[in-house]
Amino acid sequence: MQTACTRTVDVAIPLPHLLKPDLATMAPSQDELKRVAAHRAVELVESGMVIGLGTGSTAAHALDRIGDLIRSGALRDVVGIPTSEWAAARAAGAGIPLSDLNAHPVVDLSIDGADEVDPAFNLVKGRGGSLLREKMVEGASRRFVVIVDDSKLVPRLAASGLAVPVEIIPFGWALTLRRLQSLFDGVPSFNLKLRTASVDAKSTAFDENGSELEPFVTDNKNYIADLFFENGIHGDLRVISDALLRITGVVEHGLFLGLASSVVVAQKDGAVVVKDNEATSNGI
Ligand SMILES: O=C(CO)[C@H](O)[C@H](O)COP(=O)(O)O
Repeated sequence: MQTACTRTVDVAIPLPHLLKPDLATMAPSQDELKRVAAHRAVELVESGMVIGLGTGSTAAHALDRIGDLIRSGALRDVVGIPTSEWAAARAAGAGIPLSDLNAHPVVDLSIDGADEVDPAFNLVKGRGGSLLREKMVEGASRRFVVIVDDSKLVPRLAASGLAVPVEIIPFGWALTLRRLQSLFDGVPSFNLKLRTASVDAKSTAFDENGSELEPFVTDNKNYIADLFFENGIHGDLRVISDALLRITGVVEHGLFLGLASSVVVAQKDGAVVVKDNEATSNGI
């Protein structure tokens, strides 16, 4: 298990001027918390930087904010490396100049959301389907800042009943699923399924019996196998990661181990907490 030193840099900053409460409950909405975390992370962006641009509803706020700062002249000469086709389109719309990892193999700072964050800064990512490019860009970053609302903090990864995504090649996908199943034989309540295109993920029609669903297809033209661990993932995550990657047909998985440099957490009480991980291992 990855160990990490946590240094809480910035605590309990009430942001009444930033937080827009839900008028019914007077509590900040989840989207508002995502926006606050994203804006806090964007304060780290400096002119001239190469920025990894994340994917998802939290990252969207960061992209929009970077675009606003470019338009106002507060940020100059930044270039963005998108982690998905979605991020490329959103960033282009926001006016962020784009490039790629071939031109910029070292990224100064990546900002992205996560599906889950454990106490050792391990993440589950890819429930939006962009895990491969996210891991490539964020693994090539000098600093990777994760932006979340506090609902994403978990004591153990995958214990909430949500999936750990694994990107697999379409050729022989059923065999790859069998091999994944074998890897976790004996793990109580483990199951897996091929992700299908949902109305959200892709506008593919499916029949009313649900029997003819199209597989979800990633930006890299691959499929996703979703792995479910009822009681969360137990054991050494690096050993599990290596075992997954040894299966022929597996391209990458959504366990992001030792990659996050910092996590910016927007809490329901209005505080923003920045936790720094002194045990990152992306080797940049
Ligand atoms: O990994 C991702 C996409 O592949 C996203 O970062 C993750 O799913 C979080 O998304 P959101 O900010 O919408 O909750």
